[in-house]
Amino acid sequence: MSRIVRATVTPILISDPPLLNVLGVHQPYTPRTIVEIETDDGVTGIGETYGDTDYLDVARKLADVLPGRDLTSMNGLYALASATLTGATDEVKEFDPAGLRGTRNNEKLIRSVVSAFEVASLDALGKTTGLPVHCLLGGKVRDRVDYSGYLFYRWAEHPDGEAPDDWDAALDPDGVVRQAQRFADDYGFTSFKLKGGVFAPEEEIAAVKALAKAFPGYPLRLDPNGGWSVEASVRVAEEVGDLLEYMEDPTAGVAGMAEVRERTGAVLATNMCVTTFGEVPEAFAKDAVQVVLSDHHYWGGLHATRELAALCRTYGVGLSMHSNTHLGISLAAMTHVASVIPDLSYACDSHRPWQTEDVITEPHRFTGGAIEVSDAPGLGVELDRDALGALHERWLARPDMRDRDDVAAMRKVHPDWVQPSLPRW
Ligand SMILES: O=C([O-])[C@@H](O)[C@@H](O)[C@H](O)[C@@H](O)C(=O)[O-]
Ligand SMILES: [Mg+2]
Repeated sequence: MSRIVRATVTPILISDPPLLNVLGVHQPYTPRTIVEIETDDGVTGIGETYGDTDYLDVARKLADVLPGRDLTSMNGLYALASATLTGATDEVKEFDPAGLRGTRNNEKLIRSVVSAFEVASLDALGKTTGLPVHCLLGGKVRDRVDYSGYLFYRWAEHPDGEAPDDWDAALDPDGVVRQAQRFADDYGFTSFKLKGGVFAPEEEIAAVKALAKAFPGYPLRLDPNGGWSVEASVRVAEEVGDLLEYMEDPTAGVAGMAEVRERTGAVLATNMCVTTFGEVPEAFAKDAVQVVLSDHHYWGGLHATRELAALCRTYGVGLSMHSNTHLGISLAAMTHVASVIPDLSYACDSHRPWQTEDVITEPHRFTGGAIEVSDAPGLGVELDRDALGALHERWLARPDMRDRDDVAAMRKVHPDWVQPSLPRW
């Protein structure tokens, strides 16, 4: 049995474009945490998760107590991580990511941290046994995992010119269609999700209609992160419901989602009102959600994602996959777990095409809108130590960017901006 001899946590800051959402805009740099687990066989496994201070604190404490434990003792990670969480973490800053990812609680925080250690353990175990992670999860049922092109309203550049990329602004239906065309040309995506809640629903309805015209028959999704009232959601469903594969979190909360469902019959997906196991019973009982967007980070890892899949299957609820800003380690983990869930029948979300940097030596390539499932041992990716070092240096140099804050970033352009309360429309 392999034993863990060292667990290392490295905070980094990665470039991020000025992507707009219902609460504000992305900062030029966003934090991620990279986890390495070394075993007494001389093998190292890697994992990745959120990097904001709350996550980093728990990750560092969990790393300290891992040496000496069996590599396979992954089911004990949650209890270990919980025991490290001593201080209160419910101080809510002005930018509250709960507005994008649902309830903010310790369970989700701990699960998000645990996920990176579980993935790193699976990677190390795979390298030790010569098996790819999908084999450790029971074996893949598909060789390629489909992703949807994740469209954002965006500015061409950040106000101070930091972290530039080569994308144009997209602030109207034409800009959104141009962005989708580039995604289709460069990555082969055959379905699109538009991050909404940025402009009044009528403008976003026009963007969906423009996409449907430019890409006939492509599955489309619109996600305002709970930014609409029930009435606005019903209006959107009536206008473009038949063009959408699903509406994602049109309105915040189970009661509102259930009402939209009842009044429109629209298929509703969520990564906001069902984000922990405890939120499942009420939402399913009220038919508030027809598709759950799993996210192995905040559901607690790859095994937990399979548990969620079993629950969804039991209740006849669909499963798709949510994404936040992430790098190639997480993309590899997402692809392995998606490959082993038979009824994950929707294309997954991924922010990865927006990132210009990575910490793996050979970043993935999307072809035909999909990522090939790796059969190499472990995750099938290698850490690029130079890149990790450089991005960690940036983290050291930029304490102002160590916590995601879409409200502060928006205030640089609109000095009076405060976090909008939901519903915004
Ligand atoms: O990155 C963003 O702006 C997204 O809005 C993200 O934070 C959400 O969690 C996510 O993409 C979603 O599907 O809601
Ligand atoms: Mg969403």
